[in-house]
Parts: sequence; structure tokens; C-alpha cells
Amino acid sequence: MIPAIQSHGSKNNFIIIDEKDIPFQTSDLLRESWTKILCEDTQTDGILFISDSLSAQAKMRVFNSDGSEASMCGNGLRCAARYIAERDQLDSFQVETMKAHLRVEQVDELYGDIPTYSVEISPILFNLDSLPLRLEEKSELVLEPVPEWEKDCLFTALAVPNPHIITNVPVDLINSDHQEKLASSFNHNNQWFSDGVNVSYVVELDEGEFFVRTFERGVGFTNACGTAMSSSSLVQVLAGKWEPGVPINIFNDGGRVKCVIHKQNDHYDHIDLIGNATFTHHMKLKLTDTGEAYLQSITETGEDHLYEKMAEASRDYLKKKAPALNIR
Ligand SMILES: N[C@H](CCC[C@H](N)C(=O)O)C(=O)O
Repeated sequence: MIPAIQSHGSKNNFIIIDEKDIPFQTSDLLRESWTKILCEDTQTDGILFISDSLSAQAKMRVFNSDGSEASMCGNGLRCAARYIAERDQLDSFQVETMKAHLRVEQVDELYGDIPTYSVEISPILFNLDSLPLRLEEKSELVLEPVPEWEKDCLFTALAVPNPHIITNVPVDLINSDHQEKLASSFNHNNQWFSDGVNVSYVVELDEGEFFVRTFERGVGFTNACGTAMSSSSLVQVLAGKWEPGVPINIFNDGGRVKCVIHKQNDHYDHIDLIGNATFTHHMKLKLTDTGEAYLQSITETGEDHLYEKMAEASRDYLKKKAPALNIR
């Protein structure tokens, strides 16, 4: 029997598995097949595998529901941070991820008694090779048109370090099937993205308030994508719509978060992603004799009711600010 936790950051759902509970040396093949089976069973966006690290408090690896591994996951890192904080009785520490050691800490609640964590999103890379994106002779794409994608939009490409394409759009475009068609084309055989990409459409609600919807590589539409909301916040600063150092309110289909863009000298250094880390269920996984894992039992923690109040309040606010926006 292996214990696991069903968790979410802004309703971006992840199963947390601590590899010290796995009674054998696991492999990437197994992580991939566990992810596909368990995410299908529980309609979850991915699995966070927690393991020991020689250079940080712990290590987090994130696998999308299609079994692909990503270099980073912002909403997932908040959930992993809470798990590690409670397991090791710490408030702030570093977590090793595929390409960076990232600072995490528990912070004042964003809403009620909902456990709230701030996680570091970095590095911030604009060179198109870091996604990768092949686009004519360009080495960067910052607030520029790409007519083949959409004639009236300005696009920004960045990696944090997972890959993102961000564009600000009118409500009628985000309500249409345009994003799904464009993002699906970027995540199948195409001339631009050889490793896929996360695609976010942003609607400006008010000064310092934005709505972000993301079609995630390896998953599809999710209620929220932490690295995408962080990247979208940075794009608003690049567009002169907001300032570094000041929290920006990002709403999503699953609730809301705050982001803070940090600029050192002339360089965007990192982004703070601040939001909930909710544990909704305790799970028990059963192992087959071939080492596969399947869900044996799942019991509610009761935490989600409080989060639902915040999500409801966020939806009401969205209806007021953007009445034409179709919330998913
Ligand atoms: N689908 C993403 C990984 C998960 C990121 C997202 N869930 C987040 O919260 O940042 C990718 O393949 O790059």
C-alpha cells in the first residue's frame, strides 16, 4: 500500500507521491505509466514525485497526465512545498527541480484559513532556443505579431523554464475555440514547437487585475497553470501595464493567485507565485505484482469546502468585471 495525497493549486489538480513510500527503486518508465493510469482514474492534471535531494530540502519531479515530464510546475510546487513543509516541520526552504533550486515558503493566507505558499519561478528565459521555438530568423519574441498565428494579437515567448506563449486578447476571442485550435496545433507535428508549448490567453479586467486561461502542454485546458500565470504577469510588466515589485492579481477558472515580478538592474530575475496549496483527499494506492499502481481508496480531507468559498467569490468578481467572459 502506498499513501498519496490529492492536492490542488487554483484547482490545478495533482497527486503527490513521496518516493520514500515506494518499496523499490522506481524508474521513469514506471513514473510515466503510473501517471497515465492514475490521472485517468482520478481526472488529475499530473503527478508530483517527491524524493531526496543532496543539495536542497527535497526534489520535485512533475509528470503531465499524458505521461510527459515537465521541467517545472508552479501550482504543483506550492502543493509540494506544503507537503515537504509539513513532513519536515519547516516554513521556508529550497526545492530541487529539473533545472533550478527554487525557494518556497508558507506565507499569510490569501483567503480565510487556506494554506498559502509563495514559490519562486525562475529562471526567466527569452531566447527562443530555450522553449524551443523556431520562428524565421528571430532569437526572441516579445509583444510582437505573428500573423500566421492570429493577425490581431501580440505574442510573447518565454521559458520559466518550461515553455510558454502568452497573448492578451479580447473576451470574444477567449470565448471562441481559437485558443484550443492554435494550442493543439502547437502540440502536434508543427513547424514551430518541436517539444510543444503551454499557450495562455489573457484578458485585462482592471488595473493590476487579469484573467488567464491556459491550454497546457501534455494536459489540455486546466483550471489554472502556475508558470503560465507567472509568465502572463511578466508580460503585463513588459507591456507597461504593471510594475515590478508590486503584487498583481491573476484570476483563473479555478480561483486566483498573486504574482510579484522581481527585476535586478536591467534583468528580470524571478517571479513570486503566491496562492493556495489545498489537500483535498488522502489516497491509498495498491501495487500489482508488475509494479503498476492503482487507486484502492480515497477519502476527503474536508479542506476543499473552504477553498470553494474563495473560488465562488472569484467567479462572482469575474462576472462583475467581465460579464461576457465564459468561465469554464
Ligand atoms: N504542462 C506544463 C507542466 C505543468 C505546469 C503547470 N501545471 C503549472 O502549474 O505551472 C508543461 O508541460 O510545461
